[in-house]
Amino acid sequence: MDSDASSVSSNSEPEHELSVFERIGEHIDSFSNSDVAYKVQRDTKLTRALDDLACSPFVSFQSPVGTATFKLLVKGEDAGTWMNPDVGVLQKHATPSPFGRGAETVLDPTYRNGTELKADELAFSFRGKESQYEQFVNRVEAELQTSMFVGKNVSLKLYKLAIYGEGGHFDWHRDSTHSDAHHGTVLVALNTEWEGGELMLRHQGVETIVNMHPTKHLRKSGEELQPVVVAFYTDTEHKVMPVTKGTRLVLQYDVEVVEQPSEYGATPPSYTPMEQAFLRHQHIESHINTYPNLDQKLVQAVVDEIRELHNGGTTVVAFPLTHLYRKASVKKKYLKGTDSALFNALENHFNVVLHPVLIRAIEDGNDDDCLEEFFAHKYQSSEENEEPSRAKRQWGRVFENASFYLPRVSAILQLSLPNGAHLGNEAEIGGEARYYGAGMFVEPKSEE
Ligand SMILES: O=C(O)CCC(=O)C(=O)O
Ligand SMILES: [Fe+2]
Repeated sequence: MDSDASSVSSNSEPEHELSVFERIGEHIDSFSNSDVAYKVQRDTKLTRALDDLACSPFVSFQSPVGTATFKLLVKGEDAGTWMNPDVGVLQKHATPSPFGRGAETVLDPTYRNGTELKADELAFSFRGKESQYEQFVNRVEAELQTSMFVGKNVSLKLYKLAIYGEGGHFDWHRDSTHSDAHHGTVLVALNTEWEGGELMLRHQGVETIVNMHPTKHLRKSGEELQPVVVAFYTDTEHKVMPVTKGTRLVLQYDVEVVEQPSEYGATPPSYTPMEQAFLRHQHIESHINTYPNLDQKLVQAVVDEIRELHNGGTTVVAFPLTHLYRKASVKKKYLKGTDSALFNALENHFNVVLHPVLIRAIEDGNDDDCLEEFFAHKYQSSEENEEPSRAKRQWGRVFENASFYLPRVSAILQLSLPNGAHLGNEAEIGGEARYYGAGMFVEPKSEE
């Protein structure tokens, strides 16, 4: 058994995956095939090829549009500008920020200490051209469509303004999603003086610190302060370190995936948008590996390995998606980053079906000599429109000609991290916003 199996828990007394399963299991409605599982394979050629595709889940860039003229109004009251905000006025109207813990929306300053203004309490009016704010939004959307959301059409929606005074912070969490189409968060810090309050992002065990202080930008009209735009997928764990001095003001936007632009037609081409992304991204700073991996050799390695497994008798080759999704968002049109790129590539060669999945660990043996075996189960789908699978049952419990290939780094295991249960802003109302792991189930094309 691969020793990485234990790395899903970071307690000093590691929590066993089985209890994790039971804890997650409490919230699960049902399995469609609870008695039939996929054997989990680890440390194989395919899992290594999938690991090679890993990339980081965020972009950060300087605002491409001047924002110096953007005014801030809170409940109709003048609160300065983006680059010179009136902290006192904003604080006067703000209310404490809650967050989701399990099924509850709670206030707990030891986990999150900050206040906020909701989008409907804010307005931006402009001294200059009215359209400049629209231009800012459009340009940020355009950047995202060539980086994190290649081949998709996205729309930015203001969600709130977060205010962190001295001692303000927010511990590790994933942002709660506000619709099935909501797949990213954009943050823009206004120009105040603050120290500490670093934004930390964690993906596949790697933590990154992002500097959100507005930076100087040289324009024709002279030097101008510009905000930094930070975007990440909603399922990316992140944290705001304690502010040690001053006040940190951050605008938060939801990124929604909307209908495809008509020029792409029904199905966007698999690779062209990514090549465009690569060209367009030459000018963006701090973006190394920030978009789906562009190396077609690595994608081809995955294709070749799947074909080899099919030829060897594994009719259904399954593996986890890199990202977590709402159950209703486990759909081609909502796939994020690497998941989207890989799906498009595999679809050219195979039949590919998506499905929410849960990994279960079964302990075998006593405490000193404990062996674990992993199994993957499909959750009941929100839409039972799956193509029929050719997987055959073995002893009625495990598919004999199907396997689930679990890479070393995989969000599906992160679900069991102790912090995984915390969501930004509010709990999952009715459970529909809960994050699920999911898998791609790849079979040879029917005519082959
Ligand atoms: O203020 C920030 O940088 C991020 C805040 C955050 O993560 C949240 O409110 O969900
Ligand atoms: Fe957040």
